[in-house]
Amino acid sequence: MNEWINRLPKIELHCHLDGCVRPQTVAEISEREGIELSADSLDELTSWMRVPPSCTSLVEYLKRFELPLQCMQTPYALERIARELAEDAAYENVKYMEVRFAPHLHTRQGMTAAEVIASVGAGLAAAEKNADIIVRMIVICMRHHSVELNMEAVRAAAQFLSKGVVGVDLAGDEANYPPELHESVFQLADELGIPVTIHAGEAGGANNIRTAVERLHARRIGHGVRLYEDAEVAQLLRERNVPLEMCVTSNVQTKAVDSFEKHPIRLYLNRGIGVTVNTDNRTVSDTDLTKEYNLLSHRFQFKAADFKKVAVRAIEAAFVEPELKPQLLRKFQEEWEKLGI
Ligand SMILES: O=c1[nH]cnc2c1ncn2[C@H]1C[C@H](O)[C@@H](CO)O1
Ligand SMILES: [Zn+2]
Repeated sequence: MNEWINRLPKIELHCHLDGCVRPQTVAEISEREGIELSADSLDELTSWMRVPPSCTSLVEYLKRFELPLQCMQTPYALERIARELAEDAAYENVKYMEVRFAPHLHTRQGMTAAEVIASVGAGLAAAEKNADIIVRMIVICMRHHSVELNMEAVRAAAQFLSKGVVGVDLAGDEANYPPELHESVFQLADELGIPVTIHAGEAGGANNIRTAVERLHARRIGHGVRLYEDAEVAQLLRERNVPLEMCVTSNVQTKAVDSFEKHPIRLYLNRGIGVTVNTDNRTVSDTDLTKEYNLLSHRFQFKAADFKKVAVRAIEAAFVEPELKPQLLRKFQEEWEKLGI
C-alpha cells in the first residue's frame, strides 16, 4: 500500500447503498427488528454478504443483495446505513460521492418511494454535518421492474431534485433485460430535467451503450466495460463527452472481463475515453476506493497524473449543482499541493 494513495483526495460517482452495508450493522438491525438471518456469527454473515471467488456472472453477483435488503426496510435502517456509508467514504478522504439505490427495493414493509428517499437523504445529511464530504443521491430503476413502477421511481426522484437527488439510473440483470425496454422511463426523466446514467456494456454488449446514449439520454455510462467491441460507439462517447463509471474489482467478479489483466481501463484512458474510478459495492465486492486506487497503481501503472486526470473528469461529470464544482476542484488542488503532486 502506498501512503500517498491513501491520502489522495477522492471522488466516487458509482456506489450502491445496498451493496455497501457494514455486516455489523446488518447484525444489529436484524437483532433490533427481529429478522431471522441464516448466519451464526459475524464472520459467516460477512461471507454471505460478499461475492464468492467462484462467481461466474452478474446474475450470481446480484444474489448477494438479498440479505442486506432484508435489513433495509425501515426509516431507521436506511438513515443509519446511509450515514455510515458516507462516514466510511469520508474516512478514506472521499470529498464528493453519489450514492445510488432503488426505492422500490425498500417498500416491503410499506414505506413509499418518497419515504425511502427522505430516509436515505437524512442519513447522508447527518454525515455531511460531521465530516468533510458532500453526498448526493441517484435513484435507480430496476431492469426487472415494470415500466410503470420505474416511472413512479422517476417521479419520486423528481420530487427530490435540488433536495439531494441529482440523477436516475437503470440497474440489474442486463443480459436478460435490454435497455430499450425502459426507453419511455428515461424519456420521462429527460422531460422532468433529471440527469441520467445507465448501467450498460457490463453483462451486455457495446450496443447497449449506444442505446443508453442515443435512446435513454444517458450522460454517463455505468461500467461500459465492453466498449472495446465497437469503435463507432467509442467515437460516439468521445463526441458526446460521455464518461464511464468504471469499477474494476466488480467487473472481474461479475465476469464482465475474465481477469484484471484484460480490464480495458488503461486502454480507455489512453484512447481519450472519459474514465472515472468507483467501487460499485464496497461490501459485496470487498473493496473500497483506496483499494481500487492501489489496484490501479499496482496493476495498471496509474501515476499521480492519472489519478488527477480521473478526479478532474469525475468532477466534470458529477451531477452535483454546477456552482459547487469550482470549490470542489479547488479543494482537490489544495490537497494535491499538500501531497506535492
Ligand atoms: O454492477 C451492477 N450491475 C447491475 N446491477 C447492480 C450492480 N450492482 C448492484 N446492482 C443492483 C443490485 C442492487 O440491489 C440494485 C440497487 O442498488 O442494483
Ligand atoms: Zn453498479
